[in-house]
Amino acid sequence: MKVILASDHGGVNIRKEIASLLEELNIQYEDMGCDCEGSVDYPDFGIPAAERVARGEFDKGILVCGTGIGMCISANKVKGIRAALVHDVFSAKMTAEHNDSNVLTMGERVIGPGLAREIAKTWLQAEFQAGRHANRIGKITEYENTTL
Ligand SMILES: O=C(CO)[C@H](O)[C@H](O)[C@H](O)COP(=O)(O)O
Repeated sequence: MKVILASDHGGVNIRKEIASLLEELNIQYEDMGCDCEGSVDYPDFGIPAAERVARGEFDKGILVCGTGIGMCISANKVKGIRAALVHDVFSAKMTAEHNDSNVLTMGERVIGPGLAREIAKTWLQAEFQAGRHANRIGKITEYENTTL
């Protein structure tokens, strides 16, 4: 598995925590930054990272900002991305098993590094259950492929 990481200035610490988790789990990853002390704009990091998942360069992405919301909205604008904003371990498992989410977003101003680590580990290790869930995702993809 290959994972891409990115954050804005509001998510640097959790992003680094997740990088150390990936090293511990022996999961290959690339960290796209930001390497910022000042303020940056989350779409400048979230959209390129999500595009790299959508293109198949990475299997999954983990994006962090202050709330996780900006990253989630940005990533979900990229075709093929199912980004989930998660702040609890149960939802981390459910979104992997039911939604086949390919991007996880979290907010560093909402949860601490320990919980973020547990959420990421749970999400990375859970498996999509397919079946009825695949039908539902198929409907989302079908809609995504229609032009308005
Ligand atoms: O997009 C967000 C909120 O939905 C992120 O939490 C950003 O990190 C946040 O908006 C940044 O806020 P700041 O006041 O510019 O640090």
